[in-house]
Parts: sequence; C-alpha cells; structure tokens
Amino acid sequence: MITQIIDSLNAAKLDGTTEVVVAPPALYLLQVQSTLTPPVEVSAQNCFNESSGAFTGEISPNQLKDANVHWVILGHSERRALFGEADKLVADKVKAAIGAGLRVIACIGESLEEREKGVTNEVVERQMEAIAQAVGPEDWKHIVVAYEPVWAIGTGKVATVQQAQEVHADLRKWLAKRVSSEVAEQTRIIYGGSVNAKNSKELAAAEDIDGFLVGGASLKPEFIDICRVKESA
Ligand SMILES: O=C(CO)COP(=O)(O)O
Repeated sequence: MITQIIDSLNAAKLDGTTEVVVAPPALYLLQVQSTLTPPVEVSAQNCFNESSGAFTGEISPNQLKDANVHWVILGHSERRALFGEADKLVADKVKAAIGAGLRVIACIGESLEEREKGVTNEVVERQMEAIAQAVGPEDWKHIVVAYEPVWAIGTGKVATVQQAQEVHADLRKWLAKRVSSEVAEQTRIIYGGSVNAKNSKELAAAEDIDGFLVGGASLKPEFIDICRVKESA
C-alpha cells in the first residue's frame, strides 16, 4: 500500500511548491522519503510535551527530529477525546514541538453536540487561545491550523463549503485580533473531515481554506487529485 502511494506521488510529478505531508502508518516511509521527487515531508501523529526525562513510552519531539520527521500533528480530536488531552496539554506540546524544530499541524474542532448548541466558534477560539498563550507571535510561522469538525472525521459527512468557510474566516479574524494581521494572513488554515477528490474541488475554492488534512482518501489513488486541487482552484 505505501509503495503504491509513493509510486503514484512520484508518477504525479508534483511540483516543488506542492507540499504533501504524509502521516506514515509505518516507519517505512522514513527510509524512502529521500528517494521521492520532490521529497515528501513525513509527519508524526503525536509527540510528548517534554524533551527529556522519565516518561516511559512517550516520544519526545527531539526524537522525532532525530528520526528526520519534519512535522507533527497535535490535538487531533481522537487524542483529545480518547486520551483526555486538554487544551493546555495540546498547547504545551505545540510549544515543545516548535522548540525542537518541528512544524506543527494543530487540530481544532467542535463536536456535533457543540455545533448543534451553536457554540462552534467559542470552542475553536478556546482551543486557539490555549495555543496563543503557549507560543509567541513569531512561532505561528511553524504552525498550520487544521479545522476538523469532529462529526466529519471518518464519517463520510463532510462540512459544507459554507460551514467550513465560516469557521476558517472566523479563525483568521480571531488570529488578526489576538496575534497580528500578518500572522492572520500568513497562517495556513486547512480543513479535515471526509475530504475526497470530489468535495475537495468545492472546498478548495473557498477563500479561507488553504489545504486539507486527509485521512481515508489518502490511502486511495484519488489522493493525488486532492494534492493537486489547489493548482486548479
Ligand atoms: O483527521 C482525519 C484523519 O485523522 C480525517 O480523516 P478522514 O479524512 O478519513 O475523515
């Protein structure tokens, strides 16, 4: 499976400006990443918030860096819901990862219950505020924000373009007010949750959607179309 993905990424001849971050199901990708053109950057799906110490079983951001991993996904809803990661812990992890020289995909998003209660913006702003308290304004250049409504992850139920664009626009406004207009303009805000080749075309056309965090569809040939969608948007 991984070999097929790598072959299709190579066959697609993505140009050097197209960034593809792959969260590997196996460390195998680490061994082959240098053979890809352009090189694919590998991302871990979690790390710890301390760089050293007795924390048996945890992976420090420095260990990821040593293993030639470039990115780390933090605050994924499964980490928050199943492993009890609170906003503060996620924010501390973001800080530690950046300190180790990693770039971070920071996930935020509301549950179905929260959306139905009409508190979506409140929830994502609270999650962002924790990160803003942990990092300095200059750190945001190492952060990509991934808006992932929990109800859309792996469910086949994608947010409408309007629902996603509304939250992305709110996040950009929030960044302008809380951090700076420069950070608001430069921070990439990507969408995740049941993205596929078809819906990615519509979502990519929205002003504030800068890319995607892809789960299920990244294991299918259509992943290449999603990688290229911004080129034609
Ligand atoms: O966040 C995601 C994977 O962890 C998104 O997954 P899906 O694209 O399968 O919904």
